[in-house]
Amino acid sequence: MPPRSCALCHKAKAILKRPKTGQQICKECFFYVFETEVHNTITDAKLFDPGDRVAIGASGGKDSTVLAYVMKTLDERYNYGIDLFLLSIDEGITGYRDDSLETVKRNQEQYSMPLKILSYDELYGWTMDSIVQKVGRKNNCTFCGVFRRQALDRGATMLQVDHIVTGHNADDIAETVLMNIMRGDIARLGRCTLICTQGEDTIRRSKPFKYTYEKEIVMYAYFKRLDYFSTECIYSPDAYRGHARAFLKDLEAARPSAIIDIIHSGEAFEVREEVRKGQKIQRTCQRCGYMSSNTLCKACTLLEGLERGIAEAGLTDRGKRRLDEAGPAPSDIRKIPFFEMSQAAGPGRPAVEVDSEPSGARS
Ligand SMILES: Nc1ncnc2c1ncn2[C@@H]1O[C@H](COP(=O)(O)OP(=O)(O)OP(=O)(O)O)[C@@H](O)[C@H]1O
Repeated sequence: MPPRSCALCHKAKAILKRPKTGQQICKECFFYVFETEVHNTITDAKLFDPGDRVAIGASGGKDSTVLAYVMKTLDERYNYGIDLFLLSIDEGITGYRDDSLETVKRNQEQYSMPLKILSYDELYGWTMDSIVQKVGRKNNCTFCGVFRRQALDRGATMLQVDHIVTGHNADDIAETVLMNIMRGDIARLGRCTLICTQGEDTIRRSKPFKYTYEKEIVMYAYFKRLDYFSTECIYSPDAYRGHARAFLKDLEAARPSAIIDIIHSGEAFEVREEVRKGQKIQRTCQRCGYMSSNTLCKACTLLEGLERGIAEAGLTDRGKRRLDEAGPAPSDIRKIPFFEMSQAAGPGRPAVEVDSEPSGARS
């Protein structure tokens, strides 16, 4: 049989089948449709304004590496007029994050973007290695997720950016919709399909890969020969998410549009007024100033538990009771530095300290 020609340009030979649509297309058309779909997602949601300073949450993995490459490509092609930075959080996981950060440092040179690295150690006084030693492998993902979310906001404030983008892709979002339904977490279900979130006291955060399939991100990275780190975290993965992921993969195998369909279903959910009224109001943490729906934010509760040897304090009701029974926290307990949003981006702001500038790239 003669080689099939590309379903889009009808000229070149088709060398791949698009996981999202099943179309047989050539490499150049794949790059073009992949990038254009991300561009359309960005413009439909009006994610950026000219002059915006945007930090890419960079883990060195495939998603954020492709995101950095595509953001740079689109900014140049369509003149977004934005300033791009790489922001990496070093969770302190020996044999995993230290290696992936080496990849980010190379990306910083390859893409000519300044890089800021902020570690859990400097922010919380604990690395994930030391947390796992204390709490074991079972609940460590809770610590890591809560600490990372706050660390990204704090790193972004140090960089004085207007916006953080992350490499969360369509598969991640569909998984989260399923998980929130299975847990009955209506507050999160309402938020998890938003392309862009922003609280009063947080920096805009968005997901330009919201409709991008993970398999296509892997293909893009492969055909573009991008430099990324592909090892999984050495600590136990979030088991519940693992079930949602396995279920989603089965659905995708039977019907590839399942991923997008679940996202659209999530977008269409409406939370009834009486349910909305019962949800907690967002305020700020009394101890560190970060957004919180309780007196103390989750990170401060988790940190206090670690410091006082009651690690389950932020994990279970029983742990919380134990912490309450232990009495008020000693005044000299280790605290997370107070969080304040920096001045909005604009001329006349003080210079920002980054860890490294790409050689000879920016002034
Ligand atoms: N240590 C980190 N520093 C900065 N950003 C991070 C870090 N870890 C995760 N992120 C951001 O959150 C997104 C989703 O993270 P997740 O842990 O789900 O990783 P992932 O799906 O393996 O993504 P990636 O392939 O980019 O590592 C990443 O794409 C990245 O933008």
